[in-house]
Amino acid sequence: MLRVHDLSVALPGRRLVDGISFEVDAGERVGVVGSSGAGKSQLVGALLGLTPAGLRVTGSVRVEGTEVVGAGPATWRPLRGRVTALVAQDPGTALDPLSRVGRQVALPLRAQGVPFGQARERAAALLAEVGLAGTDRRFPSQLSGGQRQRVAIALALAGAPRLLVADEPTSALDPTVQAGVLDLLDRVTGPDRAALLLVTHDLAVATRLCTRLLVLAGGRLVADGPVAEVLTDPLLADVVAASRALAVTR
Ligand SMILES: Nc1ncnc2c1ncn2[C@@H]1O[C@H](COP(=O)(O)OP(=O)(O)OP(=O)(O)O)[C@@H](O)[C@H]1O
Repeated sequence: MLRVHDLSVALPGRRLVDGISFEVDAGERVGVVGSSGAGKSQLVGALLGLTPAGLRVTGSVRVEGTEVVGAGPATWRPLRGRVTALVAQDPGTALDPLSRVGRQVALPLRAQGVPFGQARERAAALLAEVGLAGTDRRFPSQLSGGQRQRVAIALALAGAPRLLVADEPTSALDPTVQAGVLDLLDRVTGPDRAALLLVTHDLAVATRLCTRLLVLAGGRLVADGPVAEVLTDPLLADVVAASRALAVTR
């Protein structure tokens, strides 16, 4: 469902992502790991058409067959939310502080033409699915950080996307609520559900949810394989150790 070929993201004179190629199948759960500055966030930005101005993206990214490198809003409109959806590190970036969460989760459904009443019912059901039954009339400020991340996941799921991209979805959360959010991602992704591309500096998180790991170092893809193989590859010991060390210091 996702085909990435020779993808680069560059500043004049410097490549932040350097010639990366990989594929993600429907329902597959793939972790993207690597130390700080390895290029993980830039990779996600390029996959989702969110690269900041001033950086140049080259190569190819096909989302269910549609080329999105260089694509404009008309190409992204039918894809964003319905085929791809992003769960960011900080749920604050996804949520409007001035709008009740039920209304926010209903909005993408309304945008797809779902009638008001049905959209609100579906939003309430989505909130229940993420463990927040009965919270639809609350504002984000009336929820905890973990609950806000659950709302952000409900929002991402509203369009029934086939690829969920999660960029450090638990690293802004208290360790006590991280496990619950990971359980939730475990429930809503996988075979017969959405595929998951999970960016994390935390190998324990990646190995818990993913069957395959992509390892980035210096903007390059240095490994792509089943979790057990990648973690035991002696040639990757340094990058894996760097990722582990980072997880401990954060
Ligand atoms: N907008 C930008 N302009 C210029 N350089 C950037 C920009 N964003 C990131 N970089 C640089 O690109 C490289 C890759 O950054 P990126 O944020 O993708 O790393 P990362 O693997 O996500 O790191 P972290 O785990 O710390 O978030 C880094 O050297 C970073 O300094």
